[in-house]
Amino acid sequence: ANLSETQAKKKPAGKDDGKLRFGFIGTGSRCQEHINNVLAIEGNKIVAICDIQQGPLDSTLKHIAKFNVAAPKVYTGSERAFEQMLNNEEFDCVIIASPWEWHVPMSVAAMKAGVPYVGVEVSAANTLEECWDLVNVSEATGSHLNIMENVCYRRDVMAALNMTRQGLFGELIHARCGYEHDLRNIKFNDGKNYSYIPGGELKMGKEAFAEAQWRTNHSITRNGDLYPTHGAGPVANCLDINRGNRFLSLSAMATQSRGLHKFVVDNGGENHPLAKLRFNCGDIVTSMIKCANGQTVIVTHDTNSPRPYSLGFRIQGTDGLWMNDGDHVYIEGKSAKPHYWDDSDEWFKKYDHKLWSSLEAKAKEAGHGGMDFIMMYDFIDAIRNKKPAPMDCYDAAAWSAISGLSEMSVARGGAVVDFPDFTRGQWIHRKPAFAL
Ligand SMILES: NC(=O)c1ccc[n+]([C@@H]2O[C@H](COP(=O)([O-])OP(=O)(O)OC[C@H]3O[C@@H](n4cnc5c(N)ncnc54)[C@H](O)[C@@H]3O)[C@@H](O)[C@H]2O)c1
Repeated sequence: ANLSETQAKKKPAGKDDGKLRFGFIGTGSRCQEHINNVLAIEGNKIVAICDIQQGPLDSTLKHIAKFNVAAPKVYTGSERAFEQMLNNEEFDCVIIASPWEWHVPMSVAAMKAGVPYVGVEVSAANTLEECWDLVNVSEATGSHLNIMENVCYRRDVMAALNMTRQGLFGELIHARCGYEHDLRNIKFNDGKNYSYIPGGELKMGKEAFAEAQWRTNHSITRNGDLYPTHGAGPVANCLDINRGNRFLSLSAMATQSRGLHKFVVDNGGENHPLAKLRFNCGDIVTSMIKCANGQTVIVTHDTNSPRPYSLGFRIQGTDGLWMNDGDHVYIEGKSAKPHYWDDSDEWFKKYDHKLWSSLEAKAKEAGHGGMDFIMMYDFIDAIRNKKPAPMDCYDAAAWSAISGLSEMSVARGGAVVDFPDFTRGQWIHRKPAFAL
């Protein structure tokens, strides 16, 4: 059945009041942030939500009630309850904020059920097969798949994109990025609190709470860059990946795995049951990517060691560069003094992206630095005006593929692996479109 036939078979979602109808699958803390922004923007309503655990459902219902809007229908009871929700209800958009292993099955089911816009949290996919599933199903159904990569909307990142597009850095030659975030106290907790409280019980898996239930397990079974898109998305936008340029090949290496075991022993003692676990994922995984237009990109994954947070951006061209760590910008001939850094703030104020200068007040109200609001605003603008998703299935696939490819390369000692061309040659003709 084609898209309109599938939609026509469905029960209508109540009186048509002109509001966009949203559904949510996975109702943890990330979902609640999305709900804040969906309801902060006029003209939206939440039709249904789905989760397998009563705790997150109750807390999300309570959260929605604070906005004085009708309570959504709740789907629960099995791991596949989302299929019932997708078959019974009519949506303009479904947002998926579930554990990584569920992103693709849920996105595929939503697209096949005829949902015209599907937003999926990051990383969108774990394996190359899953990346292809997103592309193939989006192409076959005509549903727009939007990867919800909020860092693409960070204010400094958007200013740097603006500077790139205006040619301040010259021709880009190199970029760096990553996810350098000490997550040890998120990967373990006491089953009640989101973060580990020193001296408290140390749990992971079913007995733990929120991300510790599922995220930690990926570090046991896999060895690669588990979470590449916060870095790769913004860099890909600067490099016009899938739109005149593409990722060609990748080589990755991983360090030994120490941080998670040490955290268990430091907090639970050598005899703690979790101290017997063997973690497979290297503490620091470094991938180098070669682009069709010549550039190299270094992507770092570093989440098991003590360190302050950074996404480590560096966007470098023939005329200058932005370096996120230290908040540095240097542009030859334009910076205050040759060979000395300028403060990036001075440049970013001048090259502030128009989405930020026009939405600043509303974004600030919404909290979380505002980038989540700007992302939702841009996505909803696309849905309302029936435009392509701001970050589409090809973006989702190319950015997320770093996970699967880095695993393959690490397993082969850094061997170079080919990057699939998820656009099947269309990258040559496709034009940049993100946040123009
Ligand atoms: N972009 C960002 O800045 C950002 C920040 C946090 C989390 N995330 C991403 O968002 C996603 C969710 O993260 P979170 O922190 O909310 O995690 P969480 O563990 O708090 O929430 C996930 C929810 O999904 C539910 N779930 C699991 N299996 C399900 C199934 N089969 N059907 C329905 N529901 C199911 C769980 O019960 C849980 O309530 C992850 O992919 C994470 O990486 C992104």
